[in-house]
Amino acid sequence: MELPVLELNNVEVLYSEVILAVKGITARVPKGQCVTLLGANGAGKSTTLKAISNLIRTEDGRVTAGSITFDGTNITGANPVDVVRQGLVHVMEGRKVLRHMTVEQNLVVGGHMGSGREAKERLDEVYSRIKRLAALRDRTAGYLSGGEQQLLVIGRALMSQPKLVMIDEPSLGLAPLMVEEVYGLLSDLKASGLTLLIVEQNTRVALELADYGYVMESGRIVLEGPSSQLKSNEDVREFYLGLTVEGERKSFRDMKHYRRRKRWLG
Ligand SMILES: Nc1ncnc2c1ncn2[C@@H]1O[C@H](COP(=O)(O)OP(=O)(O)OP(=O)(O)O)[C@@H](O)[C@H]1O
Repeated sequence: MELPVLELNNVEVLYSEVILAVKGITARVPKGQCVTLLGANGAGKSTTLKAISNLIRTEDGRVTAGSITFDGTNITGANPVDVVRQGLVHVMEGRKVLRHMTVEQNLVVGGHMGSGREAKERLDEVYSRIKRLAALRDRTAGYLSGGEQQLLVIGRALMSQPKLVMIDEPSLGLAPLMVEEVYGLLSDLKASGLTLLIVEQNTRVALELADYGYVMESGRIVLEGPSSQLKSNEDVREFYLGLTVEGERKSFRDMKHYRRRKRWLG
């Protein structure tokens, strides 16, 4: 089996010293693979990513138990800038582009590179991987479509030449064709050897790309397995793919679901 490049061992995360949002999770991301973290709103997926990058600091959160190891180094509570330097980049939810700057300025600023030769080389590499960004280089980021902004924040992450990229809800609010384009890019990046950890509510699309998935509920991992197994798991099909055995769609608030969910957690 591939060595894990990222490992979480019994990680607990607390906000404001009172809100326990992640309650002891253990997970691993093997080198070169794509792992997805699934689950409903509020399950603790974003909190988990923020705990890994330690951007959770900015929200008065911290890891109170367990450990996070990246590439053989314990990064629990590390300075977020050092985490990026080590090769782990976090693309936050909500496509936080610098709206008044051009695409190219966003890439350069995001790469913390200044404007030297190295920055130029990295820019060229990003443009060759994401052709659409090359065509948009002089456009103002705030006027791009949601999908283009998503490509931009992924491009910006690539500027620091990461080993692992964590992406929070890349498909959120995008039209189906754009979801396809963004996931096409992620698939290319994976094929080129990049390790990915993706948080998604769009279970179907995430399980198509991912090798392995974890399902979170109320701060805990309630289910995990290879994507192929999760896709055929009855609970996943019902809750997250919206399918029953007969293939008919069901409401999330369905009583039967509720009972099953309680069983799942119990
Ligand atoms: N800054 C914060 N301060 C306090 N509590 C928070 C904060 N951010 C999130 N939480 C709480 O932590 C829990 C997990 O939230 P989190 O955002 O990680 O869930 P999620 O699975 O990523 O859902 P979503 O898809 O809505 O982002 C929720 O109960 C949420 O209310």
